[in-house]
Amino acid sequence: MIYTVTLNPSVDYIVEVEQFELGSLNRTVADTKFPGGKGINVSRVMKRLSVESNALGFIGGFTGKFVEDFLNLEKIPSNFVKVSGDTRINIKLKTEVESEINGLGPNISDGQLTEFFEIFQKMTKEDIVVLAGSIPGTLPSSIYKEIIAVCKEKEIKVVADVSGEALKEVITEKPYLIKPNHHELGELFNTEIQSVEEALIYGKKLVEQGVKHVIVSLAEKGALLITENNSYVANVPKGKVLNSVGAGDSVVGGFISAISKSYTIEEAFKIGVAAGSATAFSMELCTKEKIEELLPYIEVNRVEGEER
Ligand SMILES: Nc1ncnc2c1ncn2[C@@H]1O[C@H](COP(=O)(O)OP(=O)(O)OP(=O)(O)O)[C@@H](O)[C@H]1O
Ligand SMILES: O=P(O)(O)OC[C@@]1(O)O[C@H](CO)[C@@H](O)[C@@H]1O
Repeated sequence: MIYTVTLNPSVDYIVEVEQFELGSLNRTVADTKFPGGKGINVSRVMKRLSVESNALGFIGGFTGKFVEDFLNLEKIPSNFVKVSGDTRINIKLKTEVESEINGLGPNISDGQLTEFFEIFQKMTKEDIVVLAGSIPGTLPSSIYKEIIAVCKEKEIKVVADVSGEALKEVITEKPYLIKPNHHELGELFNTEIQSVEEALIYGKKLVEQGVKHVIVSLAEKGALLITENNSYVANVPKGKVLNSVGAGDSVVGGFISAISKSYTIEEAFKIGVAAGSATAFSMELCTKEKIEELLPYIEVNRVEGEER
């Protein structure tokens, strides 16, 4: 089973406003609500590709119920630990540009954290754990390291889509896959990454440090997959970006889905990139049909002289 861990899920409130004015009453031209949080998005994308997963994390209140009900409707199994506060509401404002306001999230007690760790007891080495998203303020910043320690004991593969300090910590644990975007990769090395060539230099350093697969996404500039033996570059298809929320999560969901169906690493990378762009070009997360429509426009090439 693939388990996705979203420590801080959300209700994503997507609002479209024409000519947004700060300090004025603005009215929406359209608004929608979706369950959110990076791990949950990964689970939802995998479901669309017919790959089962179980969503884990902490939810609470009426917003938590919304998340759980929505996943139930989509037939995505979940095993959330219930907390007393409300799951956060993250605002995704669509005007001429996209802006986001992400909430803090509810308090999580020591008892609830223990309950969460108990879920890992029944996992086995055939399982995969996807850790995705920020750490709520009331949990220790070492939480991802602690989860990985439990997974290591059971030889469970770990995928991590996290950023900042959490990413630094996770890298030392040599996960199976990480997917930083080029800004997050640059942040790790105190530099700014502008191009695929620069991303390759820094992505390789992470593989040298023991990460098995590194996917670096560079939005419209393309994406890279770096493994111990090879590096691959993919272009992304052209299209109108409607909503980039969850595009990165879709890359992870697409890639893991394909790996779990025993596709080659190159094919899995292509499907991941197609899923990312399919989400960027949709108001909601990608559909299988949209992914299939984009696949012929994506080319994956091994980087010249890269066989190591
Ligand atoms: N302008 C674009 N055109 C085509 N595809 C895009 C565009 N922007 C994003 N994508 C797709 O989404 C993927 C992830 O985008 P990005 O590099 O912005 O990652 P991210 O910052 O993790 O995403 P997000 O935080 O928006 O979920 C890209 O690899 C690509 O497939
Ligand atoms: O605050 P975090 O955990 O870093 O990010 C949460 C979030 O912005 O990420 C997802 C998109 O990737 C959204 O569904 C969600 O609102």
